[in-house]
Amino acid sequence: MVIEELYAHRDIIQKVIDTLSADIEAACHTMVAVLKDGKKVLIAGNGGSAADAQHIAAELSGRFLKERKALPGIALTVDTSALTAIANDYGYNHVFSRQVEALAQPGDLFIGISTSGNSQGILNAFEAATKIGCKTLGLSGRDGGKMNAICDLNIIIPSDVTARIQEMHILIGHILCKAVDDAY
Ligand SMILES: O=C(CO)[C@@H](O)[C@H](O)[C@H](O)[C@H](O)COP(=O)(O)O
Ligand SMILES: [Zn+2]
Repeated sequence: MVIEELYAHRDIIQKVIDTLSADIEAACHTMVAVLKDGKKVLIAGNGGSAADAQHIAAELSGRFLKERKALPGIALTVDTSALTAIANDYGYNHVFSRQVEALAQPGDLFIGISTSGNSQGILNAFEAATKIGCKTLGLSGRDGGKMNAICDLNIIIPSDVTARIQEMHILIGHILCKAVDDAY
């Protein structure tokens, strides 16, 4: 089992190298341009993807590989008072979109992470971010789901296995952070 899982991970990385390098490059350019423009990055996801959102945001406000200035990365998954109040008062599907409405400015980047591409809370957040004039980046999998229709760029990991998709999402998150490091 262990070797099979490792091989499955290796196979999906190879597919990402073969099919998604240009998309990842484009996402790197967008992220760097947004930050250089003095704007911020907002990130959201559910479950394991919430952990990815926090992980990527923390590499921006803290640091990734090198010493550089603190950069504005905010995960919308961490404020339990906001999350519980919004879920309680408006419904769970609004927990991210309501925070986007509160925090996002035109020119910010919203990154939504959903392995299915169909999380309603993430879709609502994309809609809110688009209305405000944010740039939008999706990290998804399977067939990209409804995120295809709503993001500026939807990076679709070519796999139906949630774990493999998530593994590639955090790899891409680290590549985005490396691009930011290189630009500062
Ligand atoms: O981490 C995992 C599975 O590996 C789970 O917590 C997973 O993230 C959750 O089931 C999510 O609710 C899945 O949602 P999504 O990726 O389809 O938007
Ligand atoms: Zn997981």
